[in-house]
Amino acid sequence: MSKLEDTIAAVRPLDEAAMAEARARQDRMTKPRGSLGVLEDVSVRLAGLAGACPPEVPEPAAVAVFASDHGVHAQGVTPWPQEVTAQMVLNFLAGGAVVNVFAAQAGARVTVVDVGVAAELEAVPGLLSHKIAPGTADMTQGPAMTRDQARQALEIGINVAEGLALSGVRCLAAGDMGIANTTASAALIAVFTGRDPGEVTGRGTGIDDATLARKVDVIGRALALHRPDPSDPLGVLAAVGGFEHGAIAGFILGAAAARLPVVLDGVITGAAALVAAAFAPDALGACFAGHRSVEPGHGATLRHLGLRPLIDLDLRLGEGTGAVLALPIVQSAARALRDVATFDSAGVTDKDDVATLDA
Ligand SMILES: O=C(O)c1ccc[n+]([C@@H]2O[C@H](COP(=O)([O-])O)[C@@H](O)[C@H]2O)c1
Ligand SMILES: Cc1cc2nc[nH]c2cc1C
Repeated sequence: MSKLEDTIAAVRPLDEAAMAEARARQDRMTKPRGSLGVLEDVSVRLAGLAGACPPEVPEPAAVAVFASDHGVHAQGVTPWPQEVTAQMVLNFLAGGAVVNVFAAQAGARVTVVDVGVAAELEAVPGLLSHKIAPGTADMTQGPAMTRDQARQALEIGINVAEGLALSGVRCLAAGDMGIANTTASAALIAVFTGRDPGEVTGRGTGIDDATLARKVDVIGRALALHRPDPSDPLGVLAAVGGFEHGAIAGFILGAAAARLPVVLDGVITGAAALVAAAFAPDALGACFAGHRSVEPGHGATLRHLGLRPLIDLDLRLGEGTGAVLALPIVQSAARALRDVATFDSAGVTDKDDVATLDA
């Protein structure tokens, strides 16, 4: 079997016994039952992923930013020139982007991966160079990539997740950089959620009404040309995806196979999670939605996947910024499950142990 098939086969459901133990422990912690809300669910899923209660606190963390360019840029779907992708890669490596600053605050490492940036970046120190091609092809003219390239992208992402796990990282976060990639994201989302392009296409970096109408039309034409079959995720990725979508989908599969949590970012990582879930639905057990992006396709994606965003701050940047902001929430959920005293250990009276007047 290939790396992709091996990894898919290694993705297993969450451990029900550990989750039951975590739910029971949450109910014995010195707080009213349910008062940690969504954090209780996060802690239960972390226990299920680790197969232990309490699980280790997931740290240290690392965010991997997958960068690539898009042939569909030629259709005028974004106001930004393609060279900004490469320029931002250099900015990530110099430590000057928003994701670097948020990662410093969260104590997370930043790894930058070139999976298909159009510009030459071979000799750049610190960059993981895995360029499949200098950008995808224009999805309105033919498939964005070959099936073989789609598989390469997935396997690069799996390898990056495995490498970070081997280096001792215990919590992964996913990020992206790619001018025009909200077009490919909306196309993937339309295919996997079955929604119309008009419902799931947004303004990306910021486009006017005329450009938005063209973007929706471009996606509609690409879908009419390829008629992608959602039960063939490799085919969908090849038809309308980006190299970074494939790599991020692989990164999610690699995290799930290694039973490490992976915190997702905005609409691009959400679209990639749809691809990953189409290969291995149980991979969603490892996924935590860091935030909800302003992009309409992202809300639709999270609802489709059944993932609840941990923060909702009108972000629409990408780079992994929303994922990194959510890292302390995921880590705090695990730490609370491990370190908060129980009613018994702290000698605090539980309301259920109080004798009632008529008892
Ligand atoms: O994460 C998001 O939800 C998000 C929403 C809008 C834009 N972006 C970022 O903006 C770039 C793509 O925007 P666009 O308009 O060129 O398709 C790409 O680098 C993304 O990381 C990201
Ligand atoms: C400047 C800039 C920074 C970004 N970071 C992620 N996507 C981006 C798009 C642009 C245009």
